[in-house]
Amino acid sequence: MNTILAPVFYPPAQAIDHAQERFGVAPHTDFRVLTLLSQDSSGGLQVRTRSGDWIEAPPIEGTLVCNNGDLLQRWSNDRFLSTVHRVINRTQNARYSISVFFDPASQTMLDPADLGVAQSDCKHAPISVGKHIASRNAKAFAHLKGKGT
Ligand SMILES: O=C(O)CCC(=O)C(=O)O
Ligand SMILES: [Fe+2]
Repeated sequence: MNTILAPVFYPPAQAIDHAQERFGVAPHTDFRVLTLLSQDSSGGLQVRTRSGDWIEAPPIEGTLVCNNGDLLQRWSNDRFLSTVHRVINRTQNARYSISVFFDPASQTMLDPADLGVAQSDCKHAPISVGKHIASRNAKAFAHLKGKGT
């Protein structure tokens, strides 16, 4: 099993952020199987519903947010959809969150047939966790290619 801990700092909102609808984190889905997220009391996390509306996922003391990731969607044959979400810090204070991303070891093959889906109904070919993550990283960071960092 791989776990990644990602603390995120969101600076206090500036007037220009409001004017230009600047996100702290732009709309995305998480790449892996599951994410557990602890957010502070600032708010600002929003989730996109299936009908395309953005709804708040307000902080509730003593709870964690659980996001389905792309690997869970693929593995479950699209039964558990990965959640599109974004963050806009609208407060004058810094916002902090900590995400923990979970996925099986890189060489693990994920196949919807593992979860009882008939071979003929599988919408996704088996894929290794490592290959899936590498391809999602390549897409997400394509704009940095050749910048030599
Ligand atoms: O800060 C948050 O509430 C969410 C962060 C997030 O979506 C992520 O790290 O993938
Ligand atoms: Fe996320």
